[in-house]
Amino acid sequence: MEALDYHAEERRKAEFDVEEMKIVWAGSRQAYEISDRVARLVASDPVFRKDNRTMLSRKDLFKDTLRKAAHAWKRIIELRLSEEEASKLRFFVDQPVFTDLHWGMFIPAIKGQGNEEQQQKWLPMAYKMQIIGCYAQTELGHGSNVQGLETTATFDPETDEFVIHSPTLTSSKWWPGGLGKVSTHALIYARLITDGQDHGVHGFIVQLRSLDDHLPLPGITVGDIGMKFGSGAYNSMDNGVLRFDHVRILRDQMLMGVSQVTREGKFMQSDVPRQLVYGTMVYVRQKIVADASCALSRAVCIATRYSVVRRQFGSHNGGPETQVIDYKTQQSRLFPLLASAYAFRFVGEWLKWLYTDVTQRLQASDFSTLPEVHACTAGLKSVTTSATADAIEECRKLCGGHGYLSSSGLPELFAVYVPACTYEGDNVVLLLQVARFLMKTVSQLGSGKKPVGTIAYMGRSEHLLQCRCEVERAEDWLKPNVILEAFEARAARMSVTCAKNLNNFANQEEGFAQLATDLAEAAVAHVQLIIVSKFIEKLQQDIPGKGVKRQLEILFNVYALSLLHKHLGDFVASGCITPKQGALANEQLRLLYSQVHFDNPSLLLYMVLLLERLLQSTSF
Ligand SMILES: CCCCCCCCCCCCCCCCCCCCCCCC(=O)SCCNC(=O)CCNC(=O)[C@H](O)C(C)(C)COP(=O)(O)OP(=O)(O)OC[C@H]1O[C@@H](n2cnc3c(N)ncnc32)[C@H](O)[C@@H]1OP(=O)(O)O
Ligand SMILES: Cc1cc2nc3c(=O)[nH]c(=O)nc-3n(C[C@H](O)[C@H](O)[C@H](O)COP(=O)(O)OP(=O)(O)OC[C@H]3O[C@@H](n4cnc5c(N)ncnc54)[C@H](O)[C@@H]3O)c2cc1C
Repeated sequence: MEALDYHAEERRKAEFDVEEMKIVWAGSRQAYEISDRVARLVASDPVFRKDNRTMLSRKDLFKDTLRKAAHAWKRIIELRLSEEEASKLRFFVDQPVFTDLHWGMFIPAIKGQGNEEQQQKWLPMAYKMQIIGCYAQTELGHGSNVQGLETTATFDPETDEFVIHSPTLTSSKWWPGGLGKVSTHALIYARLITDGQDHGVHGFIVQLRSLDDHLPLPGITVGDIGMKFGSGAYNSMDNGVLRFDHVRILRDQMLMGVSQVTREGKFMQSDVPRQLVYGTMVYVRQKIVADASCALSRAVCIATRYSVVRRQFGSHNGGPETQVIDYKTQQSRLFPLLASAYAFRFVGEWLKWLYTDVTQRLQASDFSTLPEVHACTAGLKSVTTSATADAIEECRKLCGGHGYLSSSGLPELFAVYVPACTYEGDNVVLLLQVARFLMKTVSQLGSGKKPVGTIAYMGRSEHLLQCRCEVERAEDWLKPNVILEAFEARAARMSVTCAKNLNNFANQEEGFAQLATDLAEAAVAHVQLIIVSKFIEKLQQDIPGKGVKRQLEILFNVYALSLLHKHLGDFVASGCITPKQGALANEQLRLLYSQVHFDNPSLLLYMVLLLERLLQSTSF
C-alpha cells in the first residue's frame, strides 16, 4: 500500500465528528473559518514559500524575510484584514520576523506603559509602520536580573532631556529582535537618574536610525549579533547589539504611565504597582503559552503520520510488517504528546481570558489579581515551552533516521522553538517566581486571607495534607475528581513541605537559594495542576458533535495519567497515593493507549489531520 492509502484507511474509520473537533481546536466556528481562509491564502501565495529556507545563506534568508514581511503587510492592507486575521497570517507565514517585536512588544509596551499623550503621539505612526520598533531590555551583562541593567537615563533639567548612555561594555543592549538591521526606534529599559538619585529601571522610546537614509543617528552604535542555532530557523531575525554615547531624547520619551519626571526633574510614582513596568512581558508570556500548542501539534502531526506509514518487523507469512504506531513504546511516547497539545490549547485559551480580565481590572485600578496573573503567565510559559521543546525532540526520534532530515520539518521546528525556553524569561527563573508566590500563599494561610483563583485549593490544605486516594481498581483513575484531588494533594504537599523547610533557615533568602530545586519542582506541580484543572473545566462545557467529547475525555485521561506516571515519585512521596495505586494508574494508561488505537483507530489521525494545514513543512 502507498503512504496515502495508509492515511486514507485510517481516516475512513473515524468515529467522531471531525468538523466539530476542528471548531473545538480553533476555539470557535468563527476562529476556525478565519484560520482556514488565511491558511489557504498563505499556502497559495508563492512569495510565502518556505521549502527552501534551510538552504539559503543568512543574507538571502534575511532578504527573503524582508520580502515576506513587506508582502504580508501589502496583503493585510489590500484585503483589509482584521487584527485576528493579520495575526493568523503571521502564524502561517511561520518565520521569525522583526514585525513580531514591533507588534508583539513595542506597541503593547507603549499601550501599557505610556500615558494618553504618548499613545496619541506614537501609536498612529507605529500602526502604519511609518516607524518600526523593537524591545531593547536585555544587556550583555544581564537578562534575567532586570534590576541589574546598567544603561542610564539621566535627566538634564537645563535642556528638559534625558541623556541615554551605555557606561560599560556589559551595559550594551544584546539580543533584541528587529534591532540589528531594521528598527528605526527602540523601547529601551534604562536606570532613571534624577538629581543624582537612581530610581530603578524604566522604559524610554529612542530613535535609532534616520527615517531618511536608515543610518544610525549620532551617538548610536548598532549591529547584528550574528548566526544563531540551526540552519534557517531563528536566523531570519536580526537580533542586535546597541550602545549609546550620551544620546539625548526629550523628557516625554520616558513612558510616563507608571512613573513620571516633572519639568523640574522631580520623580513621581503613580498610584500603581511599579511591577506594571514589566507588563509587556506578562502580555507576551501569555501569547507564548497560546503558541505552544501550535508548535507541539505540528511536531505530533509529523510523527503520527510517519508512525502510521512506517513499518518495521513482524511480518508473518510474507504479509506486511507492523506499523510502528502499533508498538506500545511508540504509543507511550507519542500519545501523551498529542494529549499535551490539547491540554496546552485549552489552558492557553483560559490564560487569554485571565489576561483580558486583569487588563480590565487594572483599568479600574484593581491590582488584586496581578500577583496571580504574573505567577500563571510565568509558570505556564515555563512548563508549556519546556514540554513542547522536549516533545519536538521526542517526535524527531519517533521518526527514526528520517526525523533528522531537514525535509522532515522537525530540525527547523526545534531550532526555531527551543529559544522559547530562554527568551521572555529563562524557564527556571520563571519557576522560581511561581515558587515565591506559592511560599507567600502558604505563609498567609493562617491569616484568615482566603486564597482564590488558581490557589483556591490551598485553602483546603488541611484536608489535602492528610487525604488518601480511594482508587482500588484501574478504572477508578478515569474519574476527573480522583485525578484532580491527587494533583491538588501533590501540589499542596510539595509547597507546604518547602515552606516548612524554609523555616529551618535563619535567613529566608538563604533558604530560598538552598532549596531552589525543591521550590522549582513545587512550582511545576502547581502549574501542572492548573493545566489539568482547566482541561477538566473544558470537558464540563457543552461540546457538540458526535463522539467529540468522548475523544477529548480519553485525551484528558492520557494527559493526566502520563504526568502522574512520569512524576510518580512526587505523588507517592507526598503520601496521597500508594505505589499500588500508582501501578493501577499505569495499567489504566496502557489500556487508554490501546483504546486510542484499537477501539477507535482513526481518532489519532483525525485529530492530527485537523492540524495538517498548519503543517507547511515538507512531510512524508
Ligand atoms: C510576516 C509579517 C507579518 C506582518 C504583520 C503582522 C501583523 C500582526 C502580527 C502580530 C504578531 C504578534 C506576535 C506576538 C508574539 C511575540 C513573540 C515575541 C518573541 C519573543 C521575543 C523575546 C523577547 C524577550 O526576551 S524580552 C526580555 C525578556 N526578559 C525577561 O523576561 C527577564 C526575566 N526577568 C524578569 O522577568 C524579572 O526581572 C524577574 C521576574 C526575574 C524579577 O526578579 P526580581 O526578584 O529582581 O524582581 P523585582 O524586580 O525586585 O520585583 C519583585 C516583585 O515583583 C513581582 N514581579 C516580577 N515580575 C512581575 C511581573 N511581570 N508582573 C507582576 N509582578 C511581577 C515579583 O513577584 C515580586 O513580587 P513580591 O510580591 O515582592 O514577591
Ligand atoms: C532568540 C532570542 C530572542 C531574544 N529577544 C529579545 C528581545 O527582543 N529583547 C530583549 O530585551 N531580550 C531578548 N532576548 C534575551 C532574553 O530575554 C534573555 O536571554 C533571557 O531573559 C535570559 O536571560 P540571560 O540570557 O541573561 O540568561 P541568564 O540569566 O544568564 O541564564 C543563564 C543560566 O543561569 C540560570 N539562572 C539565572 N538566574 C538564576 C537564578 N536567580 N536562580 C537560578 N538560576 C538562575 C538560568 O536558569 C540559566 O540556566 C532574546 C533571547 C533569545 C535567545
